[in-house]
Amino acid sequence: MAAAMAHAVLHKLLPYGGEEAASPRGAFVLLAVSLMLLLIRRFSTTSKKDYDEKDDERLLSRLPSPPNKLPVLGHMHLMGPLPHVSLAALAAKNGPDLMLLRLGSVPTVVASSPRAAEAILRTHDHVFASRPRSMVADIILYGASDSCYAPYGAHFRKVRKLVTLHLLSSKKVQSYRHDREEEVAMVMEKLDGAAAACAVVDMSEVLQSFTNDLICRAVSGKFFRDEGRNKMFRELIDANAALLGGFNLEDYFPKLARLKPVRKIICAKVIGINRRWDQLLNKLIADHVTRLQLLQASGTDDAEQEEDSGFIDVLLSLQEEYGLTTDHIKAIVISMFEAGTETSYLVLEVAMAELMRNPRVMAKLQDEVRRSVPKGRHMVTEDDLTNMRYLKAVIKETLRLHPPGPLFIPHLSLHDCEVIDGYTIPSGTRVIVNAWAIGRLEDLWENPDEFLPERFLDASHVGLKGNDFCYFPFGSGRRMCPGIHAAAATLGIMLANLVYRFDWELPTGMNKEDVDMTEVFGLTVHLKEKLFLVPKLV
Ligand code: HEM
Repeated sequence: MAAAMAHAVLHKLLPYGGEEAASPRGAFVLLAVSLMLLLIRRFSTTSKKDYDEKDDERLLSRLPSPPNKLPVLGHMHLMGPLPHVSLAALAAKNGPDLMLLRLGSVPTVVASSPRAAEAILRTHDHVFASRPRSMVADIILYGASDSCYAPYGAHFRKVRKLVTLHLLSSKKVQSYRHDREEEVAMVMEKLDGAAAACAVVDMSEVLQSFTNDLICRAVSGKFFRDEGRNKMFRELIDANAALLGGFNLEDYFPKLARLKPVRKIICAKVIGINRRWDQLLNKLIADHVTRLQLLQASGTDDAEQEEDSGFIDVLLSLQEEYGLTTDHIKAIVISMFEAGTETSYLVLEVAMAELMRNPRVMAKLQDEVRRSVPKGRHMVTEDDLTNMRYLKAVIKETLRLHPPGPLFIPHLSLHDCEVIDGYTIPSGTRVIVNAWAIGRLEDLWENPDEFLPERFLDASHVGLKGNDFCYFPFGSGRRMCPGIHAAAATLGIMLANLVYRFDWELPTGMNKEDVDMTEVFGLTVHLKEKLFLVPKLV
């Protein structure tokens, strides 16, 4: 098993797969695995001279922890392909509130209950508001100077303020309302064509393009729409997700990853991706500066300028006030792309999959949406959504069962902190909140594995805003998702229109039981198989 894990490491580092064990390449892999294990052992068993480290170890060793820890790998061999599921099962047996895992040489504390999550994200939020340092994020996000991966401190607070006040506030999200409606209308038009031709539609593709186009428009404004560039952004977002969410040696064996030759291998690919982002964003920012200058020279007033302004214009206009470098602007834009595209697309895709598996829920939702829209109207508008209680419940239930980031982004403690039951988490510890596990706890949810939106009709106090630690799909506290308003608006308007305009069928020969809900873990969790559906005009 140790060799298997080391092979996984190599699999990430070397440019070929693992099927070739019998070939000369396979022999090389085996040799490399052995060397790797030796190196890993050498660097993970370095004696601890530092007293602080001993103190930390003493505090950590009091936390409940699963048995069967291996030398070097720690508990890594207990992780299956879906870590959030493995962690939930381990927590149920070994630490339902808090549990310590040794992932390689890195101690990681996992919170898997509402009271543990509340301790981390609310009571001691100020202590756990940082992020672990990541070599990949440092390169891709210009020294992790964005708002997702920045360590807690003055720069983070400044960027967070800018993002929440000027890019993603509820007022700003409202101002993009017509853009959203226009983008939805374009998708509906495509689907009209498919419905007329009785064609099978790749919904995964349709929904991913939609969220990608929407975020491109939010970032650079309608004026800069360019299909080719949007596609390039999508490729780069996928590349980032693979790098940030993949198995990264440095997350588990940081000392080893700091070795120059190892570091060089890890960084090579990341630097390549960063260069592509850099070229694309430099050009886009330069275009925006030129356009702004032209508008100013032509005497266009501020209101007119603002009408078609995207995130880049806003960031440029605030550059001086917030003391931002161009690299900071690029980092913020990249994290908006990354955080904004995948999450919303995955939720829409999985919501449609659940609706196809649950025709009763689909019929009830269609009934609500169709009753709420005045007769003869072609599309649902955002005004129509206000009273759609069942639609909101469907979205909440989708996020409970399928949070796109089931383990959130790891937090890091800034000081030693006594959290619950006398357990103290030392400074500098990586902390994971398993929101997926909490969403499926039998003590909290009746029939937790079933898709039952009704449970949220009776519990309308359970919202999206992270006030209740039984349910907090956007997190809570200082690192809570700032995109909550944008996400809620996007999910609502798209889902409502999909079920309003069309009846949906599965491709010939498929039954509802055949909709494959198998997931794949990464930066976000997505369905393994694409979702193909047939739209029928109502
Ligand atoms: C259904 C859609 C979405 C869900 C479920 C979601 C959920 C989350 C969660 C759970 C976190 C991490 C909280 C933590 O680490 O404690 C997060 C962080 C973040 N999200 Fe979202 N998100 C969504 C959409 C968006 C959108 C549309 C944007 C922006 C356009 C966005 C921007 C961010 C940013 C910038 C962070 C990092 C915040 C920080 O570290 O301070 N998210 N999101």
